[in-house]
Amino acid sequence: MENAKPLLEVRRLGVQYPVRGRWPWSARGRLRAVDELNFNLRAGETLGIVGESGSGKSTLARALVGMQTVDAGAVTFDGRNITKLDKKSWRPLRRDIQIVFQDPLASLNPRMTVGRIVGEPLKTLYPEISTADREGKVVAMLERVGLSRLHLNRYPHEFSGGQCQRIGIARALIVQPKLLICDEPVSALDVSVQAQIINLLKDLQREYGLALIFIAHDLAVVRHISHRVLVMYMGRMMEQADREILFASPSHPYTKALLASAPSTDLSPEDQRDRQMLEGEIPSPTNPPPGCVFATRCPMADEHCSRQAPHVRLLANGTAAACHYLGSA
Ligand SMILES: Nc1ncnc2c1ncn2[C@@H]1O[C@H](COP(=O)(O)OP(=O)(O)OP(=O)(O)O)[C@@H](O)[C@H]1O
Repeated sequence: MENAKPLLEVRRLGVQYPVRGRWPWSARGRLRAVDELNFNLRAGETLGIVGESGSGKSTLARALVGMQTVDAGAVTFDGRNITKLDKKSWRPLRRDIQIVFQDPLASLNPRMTVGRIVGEPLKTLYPEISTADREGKVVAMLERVGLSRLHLNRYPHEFSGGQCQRIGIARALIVQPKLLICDEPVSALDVSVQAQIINLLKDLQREYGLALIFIAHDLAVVRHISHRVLVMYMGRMMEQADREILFASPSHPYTKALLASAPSTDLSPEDQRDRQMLEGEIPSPTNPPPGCVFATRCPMADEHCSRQAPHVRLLANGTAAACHYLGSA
């Protein structure tokens, strides 16, 4: 896996929203929801994406599946530039890139039976498959996610949240995509159900060799499923590291504070002692700080940080981090 060419390459990605309205607004009336973001993803790999609310995680997810216009940078999938495709060109790509959303019930059409919901992507994207074969595949997929043919003719409202998310996963995976993007797939579910869905996703990933982007604000969940983790703040990448390294010895002051603020993560004894909780408010995204975007809340920040945005640097342990006070490898 180490030497394989990335399935997904994201380079200097930028997504902006127009901001209408009142003072204060940024110079061009644009909110930079995702800014200068870089990462790679390989087949079979899971990249967890974490960050506080408003850090740009969902915007990134939507941009990667063509639901949000990209303003800058490039997205390459399987060697093909997919940055600015129109709707029609996106269609065949839906065989390869699928998304699962946060609210399981809301993301399923209430007027369709489960059989139709799960079969629909196959019908649209693989019209050559016969009705009988399609039905067979739908039943097999339902069984794979822990449901059965007895559920085929039922409607979404007849299911629990966890079951609805299983249906959402079945609908996404029935076309056998290469990349699955999960945007907060378990945050609406009870904790016990969360674990079942996470384990299901891990099993399916192994089975199908899926690349997974897993977005969540719950660090314990991300820790459980990810190989690598990307930490975002105000649209920017703060740190990107292997899962073990990130949770055992985070580098960026933002990551340290994020971990220290999370009740469910177990830090090393030294890090427990130095616990530096996240304090202060996130600055207005329409009027971000001029230098490092984290400077206004960072315990290490000085004048330089407030003036100049740091570049992302590669550290000796392989972590990439954007902080003036973290050295190069
Ligand atoms: N349609 C939109 N129009 C204008 N601004 C938006 C829009 N959608 C999101 N934003 C803003 O873009 C920024 C990033 O939002 P986004 O939802 O991507 O963050 P997030 O990390 O997914 O947050 P959450 O965890 O709360 O879902 C936020 O400042 C948000 O207010």
